[in-house]
Amino acid sequence: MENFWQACSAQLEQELTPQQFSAWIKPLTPLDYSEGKLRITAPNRFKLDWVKTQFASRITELAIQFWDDQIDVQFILDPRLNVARKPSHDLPATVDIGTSPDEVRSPEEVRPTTIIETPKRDQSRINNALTFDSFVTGKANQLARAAAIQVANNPGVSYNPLFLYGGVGLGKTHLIHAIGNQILIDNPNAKIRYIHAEQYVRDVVTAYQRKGFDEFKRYYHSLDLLLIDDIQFFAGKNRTQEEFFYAFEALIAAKKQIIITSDTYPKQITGMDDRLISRFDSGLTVAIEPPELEMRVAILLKKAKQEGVVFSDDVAFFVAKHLRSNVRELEGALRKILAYSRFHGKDITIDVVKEALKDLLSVQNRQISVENIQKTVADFFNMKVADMYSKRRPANIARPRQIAMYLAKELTQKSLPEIGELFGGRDHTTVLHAVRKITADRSKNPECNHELHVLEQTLKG
Ligand SMILES: Nc1ncnc2c1ncn2[C@@H]1O[C@H](COP(=O)(O)OP(=O)(O)OP(=O)(O)O)[C@@H](O)[C@H]1O
Repeated sequence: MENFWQACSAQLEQELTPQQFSAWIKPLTPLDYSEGKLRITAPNRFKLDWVKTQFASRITELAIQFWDDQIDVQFILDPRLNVARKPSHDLPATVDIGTSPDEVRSPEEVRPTTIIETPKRDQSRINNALTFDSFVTGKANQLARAAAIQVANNPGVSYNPLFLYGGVGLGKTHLIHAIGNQILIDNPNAKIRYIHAEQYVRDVVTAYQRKGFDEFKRYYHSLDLLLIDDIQFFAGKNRTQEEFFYAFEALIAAKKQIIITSDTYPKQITGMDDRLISRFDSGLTVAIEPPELEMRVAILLKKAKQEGVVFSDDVAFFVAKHLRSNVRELEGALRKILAYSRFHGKDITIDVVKEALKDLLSVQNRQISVENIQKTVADFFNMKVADMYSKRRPANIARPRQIAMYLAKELTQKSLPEIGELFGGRDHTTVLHAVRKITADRSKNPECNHELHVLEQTLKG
């Protein structure tokens, strides 16, 4: 058991950030192992719950690899440690603010009262690893990046608010931290705050409970830069929206910069007050799209290099061709590949990648089939699936069919003739025409782009 824990800890140390490792893995202790059952203790309920949701499956995976057998890994509270500790130790160690919901939050994130302090770099919650330099640019995000740089160079002047939207894991959070970092370099005394919308809602609730709205307002209204992530979480939260409205008006009037991200464009956010929606759209609204193949390859090569590993182009292309949805998924795949190759002492080849990612690849292959695309597109446009194969050509059928062909080319490995065959035996030139037409429409027409974006997100689950 001790040997396993040593190997497992060493492995997780490679895969996680130092902060994550010391906050969540270091405090764990293996308790006992017998008959395929391994028990690991955590020092408090908070860590226990977090480890169970975030790391249990990876630790189980490593245990199965280590013993080459089915292992039941159980996480339990260590009663001895629990009694010995004072309650304040129940909070996690201080770590960088998460760049995604997957990442750990600092203790202040759990205790909203501490926000009322001078926000120098620490209090700004800006993650200094997320910079423009570490952000890979491609067609999918070049507009958003250009806007972000413009805002970082002229905060409060050029585009206010800057509203960035796009699907999960596409780099919205990264980009807004990059703006924060840039502004802090130019002006280290700038009063900056990055906050996830869920945390803002919790802060409003705390202010409400403590009758502390004056303090809350004083703090938010005095910022130079407010970065608010995933604003769709405000949906249906009227008091939060009202408070945010006041903060918004105060900051814009004082020419202080506001940057907002969301999973969709302003008018599409449901449960949001109209006056807020119209204000979101009053500066510049830019989309971040899912990365195209070349960009996915560039991201993989860059991130592998950051890990000190050289990926061959073949391997990077293989991974990028199979994992198309978002950058977070690419990062996860890269971590798995590195862990697998280190654990088994194997070089990174396409075969090793196939083995390391076999679960992920089989899910991808299962999810995105041409049939699945035809059904999803037909449902979306409220038409019969049979019309995907029929010879009928009215515009209300022909266009969704072209969209389905385009998605089949984008999201599956099928060739043009194979796709034509699956669309009622059409010629490959018909498919090519559809792909070109929808590609052109997408680049010119934001509504078309949005429809496709929604369909892609639906198909990728
Ligand atoms: N263009 C990029 N170059 C380098 N890394 C990127 C890029 N885009 C995203 N990432 C990385 O991918 C991960 C996910 O990105 P991020 O958290 O910014 O996504 P998001 O759009 O905010 O997603 P969500 O809506 O789920 O919060 C992060 O680790 C981020 O650094």
